[in-house]
Amino acid sequence: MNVISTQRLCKSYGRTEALRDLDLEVRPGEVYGLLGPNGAGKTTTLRLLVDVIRPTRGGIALFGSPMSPRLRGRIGYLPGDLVLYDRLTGAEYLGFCGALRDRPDPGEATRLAKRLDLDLGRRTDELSKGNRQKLGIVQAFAHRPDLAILDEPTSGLDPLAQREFHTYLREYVDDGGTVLFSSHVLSEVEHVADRVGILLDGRLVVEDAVASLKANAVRELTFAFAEEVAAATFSGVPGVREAVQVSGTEVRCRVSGAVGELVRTAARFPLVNVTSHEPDLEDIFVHYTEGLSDVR
Ligand SMILES: Nc1ncnc2c1ncn2[C@@H]1O[C@H](COP(=O)(O)OP(=O)(O)OP(=O)(O)O)[C@@H](O)[C@H]1O
Repeated sequence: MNVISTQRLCKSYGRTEALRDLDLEVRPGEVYGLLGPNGAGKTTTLRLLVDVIRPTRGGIALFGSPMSPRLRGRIGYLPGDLVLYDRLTGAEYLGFCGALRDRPDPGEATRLAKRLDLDLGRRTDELSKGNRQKLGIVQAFAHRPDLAILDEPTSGLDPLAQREFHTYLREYVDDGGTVLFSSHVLSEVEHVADRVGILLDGRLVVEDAVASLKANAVRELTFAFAEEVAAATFSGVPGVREAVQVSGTEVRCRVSGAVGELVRTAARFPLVNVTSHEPDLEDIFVHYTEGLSDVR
């Protein structure tokens, strides 16, 4: 049974179709990264799943059932627009959240706060943006949920805190948890997600394992030669989508999939240097959206 399953989920705000026919399945024990540019529908999806907003059409099942008060207790949620009570300290805020959930044991929260180097004794209005975010993360995991739904969880975190949080996520799923999180930073998703879905204009345009998503993405290779080589030499090479003459002796190629043929072709000339630009999220968007104009 899937932990999350949606059927043709739609959400409109007036004339804006924020989410269109989303069929999303998140399996037990996986970390699923929901990617997309600003306005793609990520926050809308997560808010629908935790029942903060209601769908225009379509269905949602969590652990095989529709949302209920009992189910709510099994879910941890980090909203994108976290609101804290400014007069409370971190510990008081977590105590308040724990009381709402009828889970007074602060053990997990204290341990996670320590790992993230968050001082729970400080009032929340004194906390920096990153430390407020850490408190939001701690709040989401404090009651040891079976499913964590996290909206841009590492936004504002420094690299050390990010790394610690990613390690924590892996331990959490190894322990039986399941995670759905949104992001628009591919490097983050690469580190932690097992599978990725890309939302564009409210549609899930691609869903794949991270490794295959990257392997199929468009990357850029720039070749510097000792003599003049025409970009046209590379135009017909398998995998090459575009070859651009940077200068007489330099050619930049955009290539998808395996780069072997391209490198072999370049090596027939007096090659001085090769630089490779690893695909980032934008490249992957380009790759998957080329020819998808009908869905945009
Ligand atoms: N309360 C609302 N009222 C009207 N339109 C909304 C509302 N919330 C979201 N939208 C619209 O729905 C679309 C999807 O927004 P959403 O916040 O889900 O995107 P997102 O992928 O989370 O973007 P971001 O990365 O910027 O947070 C956008 O066009 C947005 O303007």
